[in-house]
Amino acid sequence: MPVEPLSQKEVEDRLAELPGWSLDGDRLTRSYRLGSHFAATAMVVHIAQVQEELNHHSDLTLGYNTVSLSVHTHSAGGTVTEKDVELARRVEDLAPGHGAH
Ligand SMILES: C[C@H](O)[C@H](O)[C@H]1CNC2=NC(N)=NC(=O)C2=N1
Repeated sequence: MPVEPLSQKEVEDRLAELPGWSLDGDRLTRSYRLGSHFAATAMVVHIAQVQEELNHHSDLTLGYNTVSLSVHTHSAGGTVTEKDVELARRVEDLAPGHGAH
């Protein structure tokens, strides 16, 4: 998986296919709302499993019934790369199973 920084256009193109995700500074970000604190906590654990599998980690924030992610690629100088996009896609895939939106 290339760890070259994506161009502004490339980031915009990928965000077009990642509903709810946005670029905040140099990070991809998304917040999810869930039905309870336990549901949000369970989603955090699931995301952590995926992040370990990918060896790619976001800043994860657990709220009362929210899960927020903020991610960029440290080894690419804190820029957005395909690794960040892959993580975002994987989280989008698992979110519905947690009732997250
Ligand atoms: C040694 C380990 O493979 C690296 O530190 C991994 C871990 N998780 C990571 N996560 C993110 N977001 N960026 C990285 O460059 C990164 N590198």
